[in-house]
Amino acid sequence: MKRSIKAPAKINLSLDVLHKREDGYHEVKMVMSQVDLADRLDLEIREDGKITIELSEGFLPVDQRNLAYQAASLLQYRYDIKLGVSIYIHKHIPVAAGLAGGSSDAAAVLKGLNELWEIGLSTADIATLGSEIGSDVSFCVYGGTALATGRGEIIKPLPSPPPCWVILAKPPIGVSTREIYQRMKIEDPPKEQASEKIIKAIESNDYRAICNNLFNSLEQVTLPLYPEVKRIKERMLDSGVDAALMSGSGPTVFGLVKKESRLHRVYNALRGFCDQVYAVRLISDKEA
Ligand SMILES: C[C@](O)(CO)[C@H](O)COP(=O)(O)OP(=O)(O)OC[C@H]1O[C@@H](n2ccc(N)nc2=O)[C@H](O)[C@@H]1O
Ligand SMILES: Nc1ncnc2c1ncn2[C@@H]1O[C@H](COP(=O)(O)OP(=O)(O)OP(=O)(O)O)[C@@H](O)[C@H]1O
Repeated sequence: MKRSIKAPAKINLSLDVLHKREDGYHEVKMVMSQVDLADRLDLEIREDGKITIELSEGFLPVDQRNLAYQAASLLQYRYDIKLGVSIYIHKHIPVAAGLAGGSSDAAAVLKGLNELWEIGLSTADIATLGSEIGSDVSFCVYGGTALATGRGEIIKPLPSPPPCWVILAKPPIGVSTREIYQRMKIEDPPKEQASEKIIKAIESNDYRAICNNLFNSLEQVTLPLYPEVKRIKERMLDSGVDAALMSGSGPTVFGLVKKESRLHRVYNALRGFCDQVYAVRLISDKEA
């Protein structure tokens, strides 16, 4: 039996880092939305109990270090499954980019195998299991748009933001999420939370207010450390996007654009500056 499943990338419309916890993680509050740039995973049941991974491209590990492998292995172990799976990953999301590509692959494997191996878990069960693999996996299990709290694993689904274009630009560097969090200095007292404003803007379907309130605490670490990220953000703002922000721990910067007529100008301005540029849409249940 086979299953083909999409694993979309995410962007952070807000990312408030609240404080550092006893367990070393940071307490966060963030609004995330999926975009229609996605990996595709083909899953096929194996009778021999093995887990194998093949990749369309790139230099990712295909063993226990791959988050898709970890997802299959965790399900197998936790539910005493004797079946195996062959996983083929068509990789389209840039790696270590702040777009949760690996987390989304893991979420897709958990959801796909829950069906193929007939385990019968609810979405909430799958998300809880996913949080053992990484903080972003729970959000990727729910998908759409959501508020994430705790270390990122407590998910409250939100309505879709108003539809718009999203320009993604990734400089040719990878960023370590762990390093960025380690270098984070927490302001005392914390700033007013951007996430609350973004939630309000989404709930009132106010595109302008979303643009005005985009905020990511981790920019204060990544931008000075990697000036190329700062330059891309400046370039994006100059090119005429409605608003721009770094996603996650970076280095990808995204810009929101409402008017399709402006999209080509923005895209071309960035293509002359950086190789990896994508024009995608927010995954939205609202009409364009
Ligand atoms: C930057 C974001 O992508 C924003 O969505 C997430 O907060 C990070 O999610 P992720 O990549 O799934 O993160 P994990 O794989 O769980 O953690 C990687 C490392 O980042 C740090 N980390 C992560 C999440 C968090 N709330 N606090 C942290 O301090 C920890 O040092 C951890 O060892
Ligand atoms: N299937 C996978 N796809 C991408 N990266 C993977 C995968 N499996 C393991 N990894 C490893 O995970 C690390 C982070 O990759 P990923 O692309 O998910 O980063 P990210 O976009 O910064 O994620 P996040 O936004 O959740 O921090 C990389 O170092 C990569 O080697």
